Amino acid sequence: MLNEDAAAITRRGLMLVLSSPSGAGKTTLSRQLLDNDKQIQLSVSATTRARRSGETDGVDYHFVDTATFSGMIERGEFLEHARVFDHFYGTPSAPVEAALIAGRDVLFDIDWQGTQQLKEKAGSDLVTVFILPPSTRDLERRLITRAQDSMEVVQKRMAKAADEMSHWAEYDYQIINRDIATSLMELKSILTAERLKRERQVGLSAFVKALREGR
Ligand SMILES: Nc1nc2c(ncn2[C@@H]2O[C@H](COP(=O)(O)OP(=O)(O)O)[C@@H](O)[C@H]2O)c(=O)[nH]1
Ligand SMILES: Nc1ncnc2c1ncn2[C@@H]1O[C@H](COP(=O)(O)OP(=O)(O)O)[C@@H](O)[C@H]1O
Repeated sequence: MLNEDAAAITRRGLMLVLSSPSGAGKTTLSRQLLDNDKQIQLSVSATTRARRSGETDGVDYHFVDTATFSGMIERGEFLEHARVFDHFYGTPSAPVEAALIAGRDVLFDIDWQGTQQLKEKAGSDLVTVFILPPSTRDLERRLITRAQDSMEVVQKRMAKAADEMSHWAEYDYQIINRDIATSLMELKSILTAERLKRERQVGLSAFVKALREGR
C-alpha cells in the first residue's frame, strides 16, 4: 500500500444501534444521519404492524403479514426478532452480512430486546446508543404531534415508555434529544470516533509498515 492510500485503509464495518422509547425521535435522527453519511445504510426491518402515511414499503420497513413473518422465522432469515407492542419486528440477516463484508456500516432502529440479541451475536462490532426525551411531557407531545397513531395507541406507547427507558444503562452512549441539530451532531461524533478505533481499522498495520519503510 502506498502512503497516498491513507483514505483507502481497509475498515471493518460497524453496527450502530439506536433505541429509545417510542416518540423520542430515533426515526427522525436515523433519517437525517442516513441523508448525511453515505457510508452507513439502514437495516430495513420486517414488521407485522400497519404502514403509516409517509412510510414506504421496502424503505422504512418490509410490511408483511403474520404468516409471512412466521415463515421468515422458520427459515432462519432473522438476525434477531421480537414482539413490541402488539406486533412482530425482525432484522433480516442477509443485507446486514453483505454490507459488513463490503466494509459498510449498518444502522439499526430496534428495541432493547433486539439489542440484547445482537450483542450476543455481534460483540465488539456493535455500538449502541439510547435516545432519551427531554421530559415526559415532550415525549407525549411528540407522539401526539406526529399524528400517526390513535389516542389509544399513544397512551399504550406512553405506558410502555418507562419500561423501555429502564434499559438505558445497557447502552454505550446516551443522547438527550432536545433539539435535532445538536442530537445529530452528537450522533455523528459517536460514529466518527467509533470508526477511528484501532481495532476497526484493520488495514492500519500494513499502512504504518509502509510508512515506516518509506514507501
Ligand atoms: N427487536 C426489534 N425491534 C424493532 C425492529 N424494528 C423496529 N423495532 C422497534 O419497535 C419499536 C416500535 O417501532 P415503530 O412501530 O416503528 O414505532 P416507533 O417507536 O414510533 O418507531 C421501536 O422501539 C423500534 O425500535 C426490529 O427489527 N427488531
Ligand atoms: N428534537 C426534537 N424536537 C422536537 N420534535 C422532535 C424532535 N425529534 C423528533 N421530533 C418529532 O417527534 C415526533 C416523533 O419522532 P420520531 O422520530 O417518529 O420518534 P421515534 O422513531 O423515536 O418513535 C415526530 O413528529 C418528530 O418530528
